[in-house]
This record gives sequence, C-alpha cells and structure tokens, in this order.
Amino acid sequence: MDGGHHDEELFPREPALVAPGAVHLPAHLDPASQAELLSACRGWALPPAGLRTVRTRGGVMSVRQVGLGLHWYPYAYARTAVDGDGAPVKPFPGWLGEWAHAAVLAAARAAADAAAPGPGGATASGAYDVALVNFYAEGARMGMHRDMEERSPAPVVSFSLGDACVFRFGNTEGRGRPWRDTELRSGDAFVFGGPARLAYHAVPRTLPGTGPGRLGLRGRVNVTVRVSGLDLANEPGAAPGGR
Ligand SMILES: O=C(O)CCC(=O)C(=O)O
Ligand SMILES: [Fe+2]
Repeated sequence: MDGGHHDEELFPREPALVAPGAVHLPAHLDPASQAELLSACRGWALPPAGLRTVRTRGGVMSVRQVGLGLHWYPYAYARTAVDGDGAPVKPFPGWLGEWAHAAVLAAARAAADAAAPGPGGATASGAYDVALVNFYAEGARMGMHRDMEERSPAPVVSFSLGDACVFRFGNTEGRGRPWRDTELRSGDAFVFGGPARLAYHAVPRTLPGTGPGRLGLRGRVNVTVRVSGLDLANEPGAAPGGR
C-alpha cells in the first residue's frame, strides 16, 4: 500500500509539502488497496447508520457522509447517528488506523527529507479511532472549514478514491487567501498536522470522469482518519465544537 510509484504515471508525482505540517503523498495507496478501501466504504455506506445527507449552519451539504468510530455531525461527535437514523455508529476498523499511521510516517519522512516542518503528533497506530467517509457525486463540493471537533492534535489523514478533485489548503487565520490548490487523485493521501492541523481547507470541485476505470466508481470518495481525543462513554450527547 505504501506505493510511491504509480503504474499509470509516465512521470511519477513526488511527495509535496503544501504548507508547514501539510504533506501530499501522491499514489500512496496501490490499486489493490484502493479497491479494498472502496469495497469497505460500500459496506459502511449501507444502513443502519449509513450514508446520509448533512445539514449544516450553511445549508445542506452536497457531499454525503458516514462516520466510523464516532458519528460526526454539525458540530460535534456522538455515538449514534443523531442527525440520521439514530442507529449506533459503525466501529472504526483497526487496519484503517494502521493505514493512517503509515501515511503519517511517510509524510514525516518526506518533510524530514526536505528539512521542513512535518505533521507532528507522532501517534501510535492504535490511537486513530474515528473516520469520516465523504461521497462526492458529480457537482458535489465542500466549502472552506476546519476540522475542529477533535480534542487531539494528532494529524488528520485523508485518502482519496475515484475522480480527482481540487483540494484547497489554506491557513489557520481565516477562509481567505493565501491558499494552495492541489489535485488529489485516486490513491493519494494527504496528511495535515502540527502547524497545519487547524488550517482551513475545501474541495471546490471534483473532476468528473477522471477516476481509474478499474475501480468502477462514479464520483469521488474521500476518507479522513482522525484521533478524536474523546471518550464519549461518559459524554452520551456530544462534545461541542466550533466549526
Ligand atoms: O474530501 C476531502 O478531500 C476533504 C474532506 C474534509 O475536509 C473533511 O472530511 O473534513
Ligand atoms: Fe476537513
């Protein structure tokens, strides 16, 4: 899974430091791992506590979501799909935590090679405990936001499948510039932690029809893996956040 080379790329894309603490890892997941993750996503999308439409302060999100480990909703985490069918959230699989951990190590290596600040938060693989699975049909997008509801500084790890997208990575001050746009393709990982952990980011658009045909996916799937830092056993409702 820790590929580094992409069968289909004539010129392999290299890891890129997008901002201090933010690292793009092109073709991090090999084709077999992408198929495995997509197949898991298809299972997670099913009810109960499956894929749902999310209502935020800003309106209805065009991206449909499902949570693992804990259920994220605007703007907190809960143990059940409180803004969906109310069912208990699906468990977070340990292997996904290992994948996230491996991506953090690869990102740290890339940053060290460039003598640049890494994503920080050297985190044990077992610490990753929640994930958000996002499904982007054609035309779906995600506005500028921060991932704020976690209570851990550990890096967020994102894995992309299917159609490519424009991923906009901004700053911690506000939704405006400066930002940098990166194309995320199927199999790419993106890690942000350290000074970038609370940076604003967005997906202004996907690039329909650009996914690898072998996956058999129309649209784009993104999985972000996080350390919640929460123990909801004693907090049945939610942990208030500020997104
Ligand atoms: O789809 C993406 O690449 C980003 C998703 C994201 O920012 C999130 O789930 O908070
Ligand atoms: Fe996010």
